[in-house]
Amino acid sequence: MHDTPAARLLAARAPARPLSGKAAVPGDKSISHRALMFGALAVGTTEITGLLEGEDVLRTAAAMRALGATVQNLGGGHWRVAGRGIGGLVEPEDVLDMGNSGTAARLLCGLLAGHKLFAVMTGDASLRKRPMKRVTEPLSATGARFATRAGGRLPLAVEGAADPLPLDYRVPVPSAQVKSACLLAGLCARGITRVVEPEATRDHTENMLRHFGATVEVGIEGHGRVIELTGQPELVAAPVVVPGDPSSAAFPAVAALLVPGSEILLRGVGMNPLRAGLFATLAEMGADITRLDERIEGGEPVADLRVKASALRAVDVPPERAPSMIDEYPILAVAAAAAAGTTRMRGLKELRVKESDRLAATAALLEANGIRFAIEGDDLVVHGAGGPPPGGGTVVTHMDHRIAMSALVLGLAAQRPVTADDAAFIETSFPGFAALMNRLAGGEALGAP
Ligand SMILES: O=C(O)C1=C[C@@H](OP(=O)(O)O)[C@@H](O)[C@H](O)C1
Ligand SMILES: C=C(OP(=O)(O)O)C(=O)O
Repeated sequence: MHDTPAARLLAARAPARPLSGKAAVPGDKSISHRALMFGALAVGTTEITGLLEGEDVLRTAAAMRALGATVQNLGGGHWRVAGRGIGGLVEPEDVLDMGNSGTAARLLCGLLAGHKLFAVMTGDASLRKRPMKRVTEPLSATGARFATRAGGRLPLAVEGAADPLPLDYRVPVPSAQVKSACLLAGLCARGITRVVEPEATRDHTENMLRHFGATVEVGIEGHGRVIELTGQPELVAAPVVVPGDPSSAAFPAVAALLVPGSEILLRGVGMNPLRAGLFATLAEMGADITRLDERIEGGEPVADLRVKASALRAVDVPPERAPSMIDEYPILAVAAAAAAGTTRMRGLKELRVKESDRLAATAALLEANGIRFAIEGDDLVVHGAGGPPPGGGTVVTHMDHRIAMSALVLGLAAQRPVTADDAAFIETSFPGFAALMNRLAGGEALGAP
């Protein structure tokens, strides 16, 4: 249990030459979790290609096995899942350990709520701090019973509903995880499950529901969506092609923007508009990023991104853009640190409940590296250097992969090397990150301090 990887110090320094070359980033994490879950709920055999083989997704694979699905790793990102049909999951014999993954834990709560079984779920020290009430509370209206540690934290126990009721729920925070948990429970319920989100969040669950044969109606309501799912469909196995993760592509992309003379090509990056907020923001900052060969793959828009080093200028990022780039603020803060002028990122409240308090962790990253900033309410304000930021700091990553990768990208662009106190958690979302960055840098830019 909690086999937390040993902490690993990793440092980055400005590479001897510009970043260049072509690379594919790992598969999309959100889509990978969902592909395994839908595969387990479908009748038949689902073939998945391009699955992210990061720690978070491997936890979902293990949980689906524990719930009775047959999950095979055929190598090279090709996985096969033989599903059990909706309502067909079996009681797990042991505790489900979701590691570092909020998505795995929260979506699984939805699945478990709709199945008549008993299960206990836990996670690592980071996940055990994160709020689960945001899912256990709405899911309790299905008839499922949850018991959690104080403050609605993991570990939790759930007794799923024998005959789950459909939910009619207005999600109070912009969260694709809460929306998805409600929809997954709705698969097992009779009648229409209705979820209203005041701000549109990533729609991979809705897309995949349709792809596997469920009936989903989506209406627009202001900035938000009204989603209606017809319960107890027969989900039929369907192949899933997982695109490259835009949230992972963000790191080499910002590195190439900031290291003078760089030009790289990132192949097959998912460009779902509800995920691409960072790229819209970087364009406003003057980034030279071109979308090449735009296409649809596996039902998701995909493009190759050509990224050239650019002199960035500060930007004001509106709060309504936050859901489409929620995981990208730490790396945007790094870009802002090198931009000319003062960047304001508005409405970042949800960053406080990620793998770390990402608002505080990003502020500490800036502080340790001589970058001027302020936190004003839920806004982060970064005073850019208009060139290479000072650097020279050691960043405390707090078990947060995105803080670690942001620190290392800063090191590639800064005047002095930057160290991440623990790069082990990068494995949750971006296996091979250091090797890929070193290949683009043409040498040991990332290595032991
Ligand atoms: O649904 C998903 O796959 C995700 C939703 C987001 O979380 P919230 O729903 O908590 O905003 C995001 O931060 C996370 O990395 C993945
Ligand atoms: C917030 C993230 O993931 P999760 O919520 O699944 O832990 C992330 O990957 O940045």
